[in-house]
Amino acid sequence: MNDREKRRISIIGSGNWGSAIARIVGLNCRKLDYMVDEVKMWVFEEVLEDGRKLTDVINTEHENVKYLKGFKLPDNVVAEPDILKSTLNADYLVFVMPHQFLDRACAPLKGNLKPGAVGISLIKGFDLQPNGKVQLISELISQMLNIQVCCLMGANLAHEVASEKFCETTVGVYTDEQARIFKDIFETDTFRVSTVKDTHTVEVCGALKNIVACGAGFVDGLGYGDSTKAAVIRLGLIEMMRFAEHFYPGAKFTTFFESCGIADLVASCYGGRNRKVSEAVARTRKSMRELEKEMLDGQRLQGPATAAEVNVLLKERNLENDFPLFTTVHKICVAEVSPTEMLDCVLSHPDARWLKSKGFSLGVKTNGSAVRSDDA
Ligand SMILES: NC(=O)C1=CN([C@@H]2O[C@H](COP(=O)(O)OP(=O)(O)OC[C@H]3O[C@@H](n4cnc5c(N)ncnc54)[C@H](O)[C@@H]3O)[C@@H](O)[C@H]2O)C=CC1
Ligand SMILES: O=C(CO)COP(=O)(O)O
Repeated sequence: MNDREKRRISIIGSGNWGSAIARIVGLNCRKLDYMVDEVKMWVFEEVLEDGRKLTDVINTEHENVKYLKGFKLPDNVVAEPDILKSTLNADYLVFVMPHQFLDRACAPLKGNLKPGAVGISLIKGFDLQPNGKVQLISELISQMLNIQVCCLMGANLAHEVASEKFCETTVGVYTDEQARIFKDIFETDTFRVSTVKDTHTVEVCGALKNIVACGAGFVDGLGYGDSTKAAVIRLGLIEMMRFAEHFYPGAKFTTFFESCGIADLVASCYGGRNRKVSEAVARTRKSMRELEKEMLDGQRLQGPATAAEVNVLLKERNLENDFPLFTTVHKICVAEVSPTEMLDCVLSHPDARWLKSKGFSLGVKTNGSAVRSDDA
């Protein structure tokens, strides 16, 4: 195959996760005979403390020294500050940036993509339009750029993926062809890709788990133990499932047991940035934004913004009381209530009613009798 017949992929974003995934995509594109070796990566240009441009540093040292220090990028990954140049002739577009910036950053791409291009979003969060409409990030990209958009979400802490510690991930697709291509492009021996045709649920899981991770951080910061955090995780998972059922009818129960569901929730509630900064909020009572700036050196949290977006939706439908954990996390993030409210929320959470109404059993039933006294 000559280069003109081969397909091209571009990465739009170059933060902590963007850089970790660029390593994988770069290495895989070199091996795949139907892909062009070169992978352009759009970089939001910035000047480092020593006066050098980040794109120059990436293209000479092959390392994103600001957002993924200590990990070399393959030299076929080329940093490009012009978003139009970075996506020229791309057949596949990987969207990976904090969701707060997406709208503005991608505006120049409108009407300027290769016909038939397919996107894949690695972005966790929702989009809140000025008119109050809340939508999935893949829907925003799809409407803005008129392309089909898949998603990749999972228990994938960027530094662990970059360190080649084993991870699983879930790719939500619409077609068998997309499943095959994205598995080729993203899978490695230490990064296992599963594909499902339940794209919206995959994305909803990825967005919502960041709210729960903030809740986990608050109870950590209040000095509670792993068992309390496990309660937050359990209740959070139930709210995630109820949210998907309510707002995305047809969501498959099994998708919550893919990496994008329970696994990402657990990984984030133990190892993620949302948890870490939220813990500091509960300990110091400084604001979320202040601590984000102090602790993350330009990396951005998605949990507080997602909690605010979800709250708009819940308020509008008068559902705040049905999602007490999401609601409490939002109120703590905006300093409307104290982090101590997190524990009150856990203590008074009405979760079991919903599980029972679905016919799910919390205990193992043998010979028709329940092992849990409240499971009658
Ligand atoms: N970091 C992680 O471990 C993981 C992150 N994700 C998700 O991936 C998405 C991207 O996260 P990261 O790559 O970690 O980003 P990040 O948290 O490292 O954010 C920094 C990035 O934002 C860019 N940026 C700053 N100001 C900007 C502006 N005005 N316009 C456009 N870009 C700007 C910076 O240039 C940098 O590339 C998020 O939705 C996150 O939830 C998903 C899995 C793992
Ligand atoms: O999404 C993540 C892991 O899959 C990373 O979570 P944080 O943004 O909280 O670090």
